[in-house]
Amino acid sequence: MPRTSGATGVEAVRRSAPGHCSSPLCWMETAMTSRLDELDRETRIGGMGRERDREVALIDLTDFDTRKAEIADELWQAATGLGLFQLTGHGIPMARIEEAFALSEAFFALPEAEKARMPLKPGTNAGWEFKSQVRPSTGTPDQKESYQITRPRMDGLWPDEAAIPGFRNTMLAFERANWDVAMKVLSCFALKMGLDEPFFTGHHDPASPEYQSTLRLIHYLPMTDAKPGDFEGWRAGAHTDFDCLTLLHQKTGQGGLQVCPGAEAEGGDWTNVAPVTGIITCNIGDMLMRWSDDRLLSNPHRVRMPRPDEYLGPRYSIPFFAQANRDAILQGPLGKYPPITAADYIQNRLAANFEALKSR
Ligand SMILES: O=C(O)CCC(=O)C(=O)O
Ligand SMILES: [Fe+2]
Repeated sequence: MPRTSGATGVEAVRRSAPGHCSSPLCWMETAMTSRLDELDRETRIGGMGRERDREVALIDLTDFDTRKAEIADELWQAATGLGLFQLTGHGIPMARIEEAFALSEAFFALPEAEKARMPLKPGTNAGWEFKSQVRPSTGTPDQKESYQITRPRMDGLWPDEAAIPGFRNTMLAFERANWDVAMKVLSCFALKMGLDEPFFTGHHDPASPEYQSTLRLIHYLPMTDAKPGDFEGWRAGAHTDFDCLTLLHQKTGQGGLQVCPGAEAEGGDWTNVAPVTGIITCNIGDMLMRWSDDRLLSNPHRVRMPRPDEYLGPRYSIPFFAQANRDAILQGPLGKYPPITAADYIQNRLAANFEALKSR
């Protein structure tokens, strides 16, 4: 399996840019230190916009091995359009999803002092944070708390087994189950892009110390005793994801997720994405958009606040972010973007979102 990608892409860019440093490291440094296009885009998509119905594709993965070509066509069509689609027949049993949600609720119900023993440290994507994510689009903190599980970085960051029996093992198994589904979907994209089918799987190798995919538990705060001003702002401000592919578990009745095609997001029409327990909502992330030379679309999405006449309780969601291993070099065959390692790419994006944590 390939350990790094884009070597030919690096060569192509070096050759096409006379006068620049010829070392790939030098090129990557340039990409790392110059401001990412994605960050500029995020600063322009924070407006309220309007709502508009669009079809969200529902794709059935049943009999994946025998139906792969047909499924790959459906995935490709959705991923090059709205950039967001939903999956059934993905093989994660409903009971496992409900169990993960129950344990997530138990985690967030722990006393604050307990959770504070497992803090998200800047740049690590592991641990607990409370209202510290400020999206470049809005400049205001998301109204949520979250706990990130990035397997190689969890030392000291698990709750006591006695406090939530089974939490650690269940979450690790759930993370792996999501990885399996993500790799199936990514193998279809590899097929359509003319790459080896296991190309992306090799770059998300869980056995590598460079692994950096993340399972995130999210608790959006309930609107208890809310005053009119509390309905302003965002549960999660508009953004694109940093990863290759996101698999999002939502709960029936706990809505608010909206997506907008990238080209329209700067004043745009946002589409509600139905929350149904058991159906996985997927979106393309910026890493894969780069890796596909912008063919697969990482589109802006957000979670709006409830309106006063809607369900005002908490919202729980669980995204799994398939983030290429740290040593992967992100660059598509056309070399549309300069090469950058997945480690530098994620660091750059985390720094822009969790500035507040640095000063604590
Ligand atoms: O909670 C949701 O529905 C979306 C979360 C999300 O977009 C994210 O964490 O990147
Ligand atoms: Fe997201």
